[in-house]
Amino acid sequence: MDTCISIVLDSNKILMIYKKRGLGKGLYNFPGGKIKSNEKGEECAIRELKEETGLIGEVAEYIGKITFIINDNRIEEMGIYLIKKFKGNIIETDEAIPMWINVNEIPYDKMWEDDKEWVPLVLAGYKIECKFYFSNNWEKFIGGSCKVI
Ligand SMILES: Nc1nc2c([nH]c(=O)n2[C@H]2C[C@H](O)[C@@H](COP(=O)(O)OP(=O)(O)OP(=O)(O)O)O2)c(=O)[nH]1
Repeated sequence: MDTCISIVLDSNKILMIYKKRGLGKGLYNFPGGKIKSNEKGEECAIRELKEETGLIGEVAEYIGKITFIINDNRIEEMGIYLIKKFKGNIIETDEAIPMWINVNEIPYDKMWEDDKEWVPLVLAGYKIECKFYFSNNWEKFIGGSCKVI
């Protein structure tokens, strides 16, 4: 696994970030980032959550993965982790503006294009494995699919 993403739920709200810099700048996403060497995906999910939003996650559960194929030759695997227990309050950082969004109001038109394919499955409680294709170094979304595991 190369990157992690944290799906943080608090009843009907989901934690999102507006990314101020780095990959996905200007898009809304969920907290996440690169998994460090010697780090487990679950640990990455909790560390990135703290770094990008200030929240302290208590338990992160693996709920699936996405394989991105970029430019037909680079593969990046992103583990998806569900966090329902956490402490603290959200705070803006240099990297991101965190916000709680109603699950019915997720701004899919301002997010990575693949997200509308897989986020609803996760919100419905499924564990998933997806494969998505991008070209132009992440600029163009080609397509892909998910299976429930
Ligand atoms: N929702 C969603 N997230 C994605 C997609 N592609 C993709 O890399 N991500 C996630 C994985 C990571 O959590 C995050 C990129 O994190 P990153 O850490 O590499 O980006 P960065 O440039 O901010 O790097 P860093 O300075 O934090 O290390 O975006 C996508 O298509 N959809």
